Amino acid sequence: MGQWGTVKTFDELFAELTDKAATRPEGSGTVAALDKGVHTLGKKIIEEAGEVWLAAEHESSEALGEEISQLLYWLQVMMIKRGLTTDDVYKHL
Ligand SMILES: N=c1c2ncn([C@@H]3O[C@H](COP(=O)(O)OP(=O)(O)OP(=O)(O)O)[C@@H](O)[C@H]3O)c2ncn1[C@@H]1O[C@H](COP(=O)(O)O)[C@@H](O)[C@H]1O
Repeated sequence: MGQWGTVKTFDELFAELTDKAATRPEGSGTVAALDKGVHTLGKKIIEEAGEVWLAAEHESSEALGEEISQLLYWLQVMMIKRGLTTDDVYKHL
């Protein structure tokens, strides 16, 4: 259980964000972030990646897990912004 209230998998979050991007519900931070564009999303990814690094060096496993979850979220927002699906990523794993 994370700060966002419910346990979910990478695929479940991706489906939720894809739906938000399509339906654009009022008050969605994801919709606002998508509207800011690739440049802003790229900076957010770099910021969160830095926080993952710092947490890995200096913080607890719990804190590291939270930072990693945020990085995964921002990577998903970038995927959706660029029109990628999870298959476009998974095929390279
Ligand atoms: N999992 C996430 C998630 N992880 C990270 N974030 C965002 O990333 C930011 C990271 O927090 P930081 O502390 O690093 O940054 P901050 O400086 O406090 O925040 P900002 O100044 O960037 O707003 C958070 O404030 C959120 O804006 C997320 N925003 C949303 N989700 C989930 O995405 C789904 C859709 O959310 P909405 O689009 O807001 O409805 C929901 O299931 C949410 O739980």
